Amino acid sequence: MSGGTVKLSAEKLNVWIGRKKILNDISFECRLGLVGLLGRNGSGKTTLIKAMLNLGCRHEGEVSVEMQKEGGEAVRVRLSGLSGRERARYMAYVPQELHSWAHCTVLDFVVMGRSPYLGWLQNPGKRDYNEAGEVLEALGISFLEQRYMDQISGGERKMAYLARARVQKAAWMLLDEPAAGLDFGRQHQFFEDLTKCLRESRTGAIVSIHDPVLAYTYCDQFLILKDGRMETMLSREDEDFEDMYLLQLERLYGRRAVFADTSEGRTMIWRRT
Ligand SMILES: Nc1ncnc2c1ncn2[C@@H]1O[C@H](COP(=O)(O)OP(=O)(O)OP(=O)(O)O)[C@@H](O)[C@H]1O
Repeated sequence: MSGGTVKLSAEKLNVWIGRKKILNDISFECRLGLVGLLGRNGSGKTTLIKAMLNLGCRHEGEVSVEMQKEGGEAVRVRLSGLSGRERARYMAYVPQELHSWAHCTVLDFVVMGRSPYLGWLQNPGKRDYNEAGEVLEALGISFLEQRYMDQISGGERKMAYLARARVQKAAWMLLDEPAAGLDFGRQHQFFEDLTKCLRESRTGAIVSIHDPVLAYTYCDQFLILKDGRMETMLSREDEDFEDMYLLQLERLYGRRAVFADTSEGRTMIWRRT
């Protein structure tokens, strides 16, 4: 996108699945960078991500992205009025549950991320394939290019989904438990690549994440959901951030953690109960 993204916000989002109300009055405003979405199982993280993408569930409220134009002027784009194709320029999605894609190479899958920029029934061209190839290379998975989506591992498929989201060049990425199922090295590689990509492209991402240590290590802001409501939003820049983070984790999970300074830097440690 030209210019830069500034903020992603939700205003009074209420979401239902069938007759059941899942999310209540969710409002927040995220700045650029990586935003961790935390909450216990069933607290509504996936539902929130899907509602923001207008996928399936009935909802009311507004989601908007604030963009900065080249001249510095800020413009707010309300996403509810946009078609799926237009919306895809503002938001890319990496789902929690991944489909396998028979007879589709990883490269052909990743290049689908260019669809919002192609004409009706227009096939991706050489430039689109080059971009897809570059992203695969940047993620260190070029070796998967000609493999089939249904013949690679779950973790490899997850990386392919991330590559597709990056090729989409949306203002924000919404990633539902992207690190689950990745090995220890790949998990950290994943977050290092993601934070570098966000910095370079001046875009943002929301990731739902269950590991509070991973979240503490890589996220700039933290959206905390509890029983379908926004419990709080924390920022690493808050003066009392560490104390508040520990307090929220204890409230959510009933477990105490501490921060400790080690020769490798500051780290978070769980006390075994
Ligand atoms: N298809 C559905 N029909 C009815 N209720 C549903 C459906 N999908 C989810 N729910 C309910 O909505 C609530 C929120 O679910 P959601 O998947 O958003 O939680 P989550 O925070 O992403 O959970 P997890 O961490 O386990 O992935 C839960 O109470 C869940 O049981």
